[in-house]
Amino acid sequence: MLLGVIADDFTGASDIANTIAKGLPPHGGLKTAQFLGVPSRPAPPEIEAGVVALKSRSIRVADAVQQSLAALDWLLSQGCGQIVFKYCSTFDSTKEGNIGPVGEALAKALGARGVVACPAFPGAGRTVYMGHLFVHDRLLNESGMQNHPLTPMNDPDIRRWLGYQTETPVGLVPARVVRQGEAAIRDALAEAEGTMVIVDATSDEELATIGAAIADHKLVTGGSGIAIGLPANFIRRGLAKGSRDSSIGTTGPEAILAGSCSGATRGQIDLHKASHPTLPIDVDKVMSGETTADDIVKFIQANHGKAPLAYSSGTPEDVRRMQEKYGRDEVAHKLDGFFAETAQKLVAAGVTRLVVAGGETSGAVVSALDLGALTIGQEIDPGVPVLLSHGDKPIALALKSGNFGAQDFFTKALNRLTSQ
Ligand SMILES: Nc1ncnc2c1ncn2[C@@H]1O[C@H](COP(=O)(O)OP(=O)(O)OP(=O)(O)O)[C@@H](O)[C@H]1O
Ligand SMILES: O=C(O)[C@@H](O)C(=O)CO
Repeated sequence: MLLGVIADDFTGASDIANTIAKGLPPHGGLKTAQFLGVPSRPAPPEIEAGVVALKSRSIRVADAVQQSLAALDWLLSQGCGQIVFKYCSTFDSTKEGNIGPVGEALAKALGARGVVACPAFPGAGRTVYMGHLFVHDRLLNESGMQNHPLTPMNDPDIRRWLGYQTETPVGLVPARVVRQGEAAIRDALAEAEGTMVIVDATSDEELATIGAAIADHKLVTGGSGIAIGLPANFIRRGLAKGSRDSSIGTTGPEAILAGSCSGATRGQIDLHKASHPTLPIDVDKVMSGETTADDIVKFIQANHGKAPLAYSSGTPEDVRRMQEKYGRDEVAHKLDGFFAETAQKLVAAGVTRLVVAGGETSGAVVSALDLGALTIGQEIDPGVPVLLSHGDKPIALALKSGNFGAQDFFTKALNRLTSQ
């Protein structure tokens, strides 16, 4: 493998796997696989880029650092010469971490400094200007992310926010320098003080230029957008051939599970509800044990062929109420376990096409399914590809980040998961 990625959640992993597999014209992307956790075996020899999906975004700092370093060791042992640390395009983190401590630990292990930190993903409306993060036309702290259940984002100045998390000062390469081109970016990064450097980016073109400027950087960090220009570096140098299998999928019973409480997911649920069977999951009843995974499986089985959706997703007020009543981590832990058990039972009952909304929720589901490496197929909506497991009974998956996807995402995803 040439390019290795350490992703701090599972939907984020498929987001960046999609970007790397797609690449940019005329070069295209790299042959990419997504691994669920740190693999215990070598990667298949034809794989050019490997994405290790961790669930390290909202865990203790020390655990996130330790898991990320283990992923780094495996990727280096597979021959990767460049490593990307992928975090959320909305910079999901607390004042303690985990972006800063993981970024600095990886940099130390690789002997890297002047490391790019750029969460921009213009295709999904995330841009960085003067070190401030925008979601479409709103600053991060007015975008809805201030209500996130686990990592409420109340400061749009990500240079300052990252500074709370790091031991060394955080630099900035402003838009003015980025627009001067490759050489100016390279020089600014080389001269930057400290380990991590926020780099402004407001378009895919700028990200492609930044990608070319950091071709020789051992460590890169950011959202999926920071990888836009990376495949071309390997293909241009004759190190990779590229290609993406755009026709993968499978047939069979389907299910949609949503644990994301984002505005985008709630809008998608509302549209889906209008013409499909949907089951709201009562969080109180999950906490008390009155609602079980079997209840969800029964509902899904009774509605096969009709795109059934079960969701816990609630409004910010609903989430606040549950967190005040039971504690934030208790609710998250219980719901993660509930979705994981539901998914296991669904697959055991024959489900082969599964759509999951929410990064934490997807992480819980996919870890429980123990699927091994996943092949990356066509893009469903920006940042969300078709994923296919290997083996006798392949499972096709769409793992949707909370804020991603068009309103009709759920039906579109089930159609794309179907083999052509
Ligand atoms: N009704 C609810 N009340 C309280 N917490 C909830 C409720 N429904 C889901 N949750 C919790 O909210 C969190 C949602 O996180 P998740 O990462 O799945 O979605 P997201 O944050 O929208 O997606 P992403 O991380 O991809 O942006 C999970 O920890 C889940 O357990
Ligand atoms: O970068 C993003 O926004 C997503 O890939 C993600 O990580 C959300 O969980």
